[in-house]
Amino acid sequence: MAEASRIFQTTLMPSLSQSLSLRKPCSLTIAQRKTSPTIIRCTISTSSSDTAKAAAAPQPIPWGCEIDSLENAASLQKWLTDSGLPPQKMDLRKVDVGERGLVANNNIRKGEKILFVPPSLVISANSEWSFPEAGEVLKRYDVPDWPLIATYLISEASLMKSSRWSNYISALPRQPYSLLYWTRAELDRYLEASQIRERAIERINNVTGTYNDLRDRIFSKHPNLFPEEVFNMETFRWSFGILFSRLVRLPSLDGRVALVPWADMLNHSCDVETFLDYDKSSKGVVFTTDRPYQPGEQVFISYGRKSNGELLLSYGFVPRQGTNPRDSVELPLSLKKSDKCYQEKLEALKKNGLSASQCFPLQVTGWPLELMAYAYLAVSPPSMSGKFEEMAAAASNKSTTNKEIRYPELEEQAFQFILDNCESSISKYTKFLQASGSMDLDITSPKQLNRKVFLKQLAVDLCNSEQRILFRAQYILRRKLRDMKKGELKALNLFDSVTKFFK
Ligand SMILES: C[S@@+](CC[C@H](N)C(=O)[O-])C[C@H]1O[C@@H](n2cnc3c(N)ncnc32)[C@H](O)[C@@H]1O
Repeated sequence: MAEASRIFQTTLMPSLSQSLSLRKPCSLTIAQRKTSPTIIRCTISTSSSDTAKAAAAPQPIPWGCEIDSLENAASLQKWLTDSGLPPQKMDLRKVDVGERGLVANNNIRKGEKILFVPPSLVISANSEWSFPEAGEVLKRYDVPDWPLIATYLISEASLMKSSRWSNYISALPRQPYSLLYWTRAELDRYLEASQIRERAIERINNVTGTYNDLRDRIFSKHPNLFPEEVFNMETFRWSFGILFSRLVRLPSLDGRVALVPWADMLNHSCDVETFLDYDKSSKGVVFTTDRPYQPGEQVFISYGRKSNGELLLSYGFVPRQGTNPRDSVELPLSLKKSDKCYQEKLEALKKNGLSASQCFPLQVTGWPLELMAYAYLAVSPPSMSGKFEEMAAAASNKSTTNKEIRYPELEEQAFQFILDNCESSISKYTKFLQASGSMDLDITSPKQLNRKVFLKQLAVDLCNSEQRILFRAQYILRRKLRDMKKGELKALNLFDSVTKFFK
């Protein structure tokens, strides 16, 4: 659980587009939980041996709707209004970006506060359970907010019309778009070149670990409250998919996380610098527009300063090439096993919480000081062993001075080291992009084809954007190295003429 909760610290978490929503609801049986209103049980089986099968082929969830439909939008809007949502300057519509979104129905000024979703319409760790016994048990076990809200959502969803959140849950996507819904084979095939593949595997393992932990520690001991037909790997994949793509961190409420119906219909734009938060004066969740909107225009917020890979990971979409100023790519660097000082360097790295292989983010605008420090360490000769500790600390951002460390005598080698690593990453992307043209010819069913074409397109978009950053870094590094070599040549020529002069 501790391992799982590490990843659940992300803010608003997202998902993707059409062709993933290919599933029909699974067959249902009606059962009764002791003292509960009618509960609908999903017949998906997730005994531990079935978990692996379920991970390979996600099963349908019996609630929610298709994200590309406005099926439940009108009842959501009506229920929100009846439940205290004040009149809005936006309507829920079909949109070009994000499938459904909020569209201005009035002129909206720049700097205007909008939304005002009251706390009674917000789902948080403190929300009242329709089935209070289940909530009390989780609280007794001190379940952290993320898994608690995930379980709450499943519990409320399974109660269908008996839950007060029924209109909200019916309007949630039946299959949220996120890498949680990619199979291992799809991740390996489409994201081979990108480090996002590792992040997705880690996240899937965390979700699986969290579910297994809850099942073993709590659900199995209270089968009446948490029947496996309802609380299983498949329903947890769904609820975590919803949380990754919709949960909001509210800085004014000490960073507490919450699902905010209505606000979570806002799509992301990389151009926008405005975030959701709780407003103490109006006592509601709001955001302040950073631009004016005219009636008919889609209104956007920012899901945070995330790279394209992070947006794909949580929200299942990749912004158009070149439109995300926060875009970055993880560059993997490693110590060479053949390095005479491999062990000493590794020790220094370990002391600072790093390992022999580390990833650092490259942006179009440059790279972090930590990356340069790691490169110095990787190329430094045995004679500089006294500096290994300082370099490792700077690479881990634990350096006490926090100042840029510089070793002019190692600079050229360090740049060459970064360049070599960039070029090796570039070639992985090139290989994938070239191969992507001929992929997927082995598909028999049209449904499968839609899904594969869609996932492949996302992967191609991500790889193009990540490779573009690497190309930029390659260009800068080559120029730097050329200038350094020219400088060295000049110095050498100068030295030559000075020696000649003294002859
Ligand atoms: C918080 S929800 C926003 C509402 C969502 N469009 C819906 O219909 O439920 C986040 C999801 O919206 C979609 N989305 C948001 N911003 C997007 C964008 N700029 N491009 C494509 N899809 C986007 C993604 O599917 C994402 O997982």
